[in-house]
Amino acid sequence: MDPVVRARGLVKDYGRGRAARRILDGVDLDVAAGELVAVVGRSGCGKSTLLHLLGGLDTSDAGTVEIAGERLDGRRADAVRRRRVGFVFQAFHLVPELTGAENVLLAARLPGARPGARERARALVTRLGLDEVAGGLPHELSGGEQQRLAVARAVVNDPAVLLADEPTGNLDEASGAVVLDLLRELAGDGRAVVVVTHERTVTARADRVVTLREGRLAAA
Ligand SMILES: Nc1ncnc2c1ncn2[C@@H]1O[C@H](COP(=O)(O)OP(=O)(O)OP(=O)(O)O)[C@@H](O)[C@H]1O
Repeated sequence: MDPVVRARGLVKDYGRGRAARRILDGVDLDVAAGELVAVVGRSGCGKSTLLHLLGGLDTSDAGTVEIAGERLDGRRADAVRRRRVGFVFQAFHLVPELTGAENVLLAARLPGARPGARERARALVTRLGLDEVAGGLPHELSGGEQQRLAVARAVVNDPAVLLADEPTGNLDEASGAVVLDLLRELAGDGRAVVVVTHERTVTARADRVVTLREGRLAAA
């Protein structure tokens, strides 16, 4: 089966001239539907940079990313990203003025939202056990509740790919386990899930662990 995420020869440089640093130096990665891949590596090695390239939040200096067979560059990049990719960040990034439920619904209102997104948003809030708290503002919710809402928001449009950057990094063990269960479940639904992490509890539950070292990926 063709991979959902297919990255080839990704190169990323930061800075110019003498200050230029090559962070990614030819990264290849395939992630299949249903697979949860953990990306590890020392601090500053470029894990977040890689995740941003895989999700089209940043552009590479060379190489290509395909999501479900569509190139993630050029004119259609935004449309492909909105339709195909969900993102979860360590710091949740919920909109502080909106309630939890409104944050999840927000993604259902953006241009390119998939049919049924509103219903999916409501169903996700219930499935995640958040009905009681979803009326609160983010600052009134626990970290674990906020992150579950952030994951719900990321999958409201039923993306083929879910990218998570240290999603359990700000959570205690119990809340982290709930979020990890959720990511596993979402991979089980046939998504490709890529998680950047430092945590053994996460790598232990990944289907595959890859290490980023000196700008390249290797099997851990
Ligand atoms: N916009 C930018 N401009 C210049 N340098 C950057 C930029 N973003 C990241 N870097 C540098 O690129 C390197 C890789 O950063 P990145 O955030 O991808 O690493 P990371 O592996 O995710 O780190 P950590 O595990 O600490 O979060 C770091 O040295 C960082 O300082």
